[in-house]
Amino acid sequence: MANLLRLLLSVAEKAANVARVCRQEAPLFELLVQEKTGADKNKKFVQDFKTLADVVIQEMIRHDVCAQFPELNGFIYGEESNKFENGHGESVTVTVCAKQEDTTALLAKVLDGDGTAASLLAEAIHQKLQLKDELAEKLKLPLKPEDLAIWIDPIDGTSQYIQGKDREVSDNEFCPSGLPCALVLIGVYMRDTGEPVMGVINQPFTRKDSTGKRWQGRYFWGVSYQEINLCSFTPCQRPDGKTPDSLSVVLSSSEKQEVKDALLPLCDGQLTYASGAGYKVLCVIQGLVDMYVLSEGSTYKWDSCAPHAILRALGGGICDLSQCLSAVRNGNKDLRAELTYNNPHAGCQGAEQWANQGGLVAYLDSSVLSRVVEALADKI
Ligand SMILES: O=P(O)(O)O[C@H]1[C@H](O)[C@@H](O)[C@H](OP(=O)(O)O)[C@@H](OP(=O)(O)O)[C@H]1O
Ligand SMILES: [Mg+2]
Ligand SMILES: [Mg+2]
Repeated sequence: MANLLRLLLSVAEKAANVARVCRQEAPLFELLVQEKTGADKNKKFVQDFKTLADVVIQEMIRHDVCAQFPELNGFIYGEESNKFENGHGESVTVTVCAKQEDTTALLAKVLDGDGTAASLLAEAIHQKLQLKDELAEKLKLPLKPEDLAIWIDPIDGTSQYIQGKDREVSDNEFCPSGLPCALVLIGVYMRDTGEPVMGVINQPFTRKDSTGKRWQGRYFWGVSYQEINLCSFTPCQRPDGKTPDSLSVVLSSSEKQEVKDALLPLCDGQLTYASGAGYKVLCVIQGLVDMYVLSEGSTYKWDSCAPHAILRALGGGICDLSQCLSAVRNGNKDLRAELTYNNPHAGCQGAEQWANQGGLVAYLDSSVLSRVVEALADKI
């Protein structure tokens, strides 16, 4: 099943190319950033182009993965719905066709006949790309495609992607907002248990090339299954191997004041904020912060599955915050209420079925998890 990882790395890179093309090619960029004003207000294609970029990426990943692994057909889920209505009120289902010209024609229909934009997108979707990753090439995995399912967040941090604030990051640099916070997330989980086993994160906008005009990205992957725990990079280690007294915690800027108040004493009065749910988990993965805490159910399975698998490969995880708080309040020391990915919430509709309703805590070190949850259980 290492073939699946290799394929996901390639499709995530293609997804990053589509994301970059939408910002780099003028006909697409204009659609992406166009404001809904005046006469254009009712033109659906303008309003929906942001979503179209997301949908196109999701459908491309689904198409490429199913072509190689037909067993995954019907088991690849994503944030977006592929049904669109264009400016003439026609309903169009966005799919990737076998031939590039057919995809162009389909996209032109969604884009109200804008052939230039449609062919630029179709070209990026049908690009043949094979990414070579030395470690992934050597990997052997005892997983079967018929046991697996996939969550895709085609672009996490869409608001940062659209706003497009240029900001480059070096290898171990924290970035509170801007294009580097927009990520492609592909997470693989076990159909029967919902356990995340493989994650690919592609950051399409990391730094500019030597011309200063084109963006270059980078990627991270991790696999955690039975005794195999492997990732694409060397985890960051503290020089003395000890957890410091003062912790660093990253939060959403919309986090509740009482949560911030409860965490401040653990963090020496200093909290950190960043955009994008996936990017905040990536900060934990990279060891840039000790933990990501979110008290609201505002993330979804597609946000957390990929980075969760990578954290598990590093010995960490993502727990349901409300379950951890209940465990502490009931005197239970075992906090490991890890998120799972296979069960929708009963009685909920649409995206809410897949919300991480109890909030979450992403961690690398379980002793840090206990300290943070105990502090929160006392105060919120
Ligand atoms: O961009 P999409 O794929 O829709 O995913 C969003 C997540 O679902 C939200 O939870 C994130 O908001 P917070 O970072 O405030 O939790 C949100 O982060 P943002 O509000 O900083 O952009 C996104 O990560
Ligand atoms: Mg998201
Ligand atoms: Mg998204």
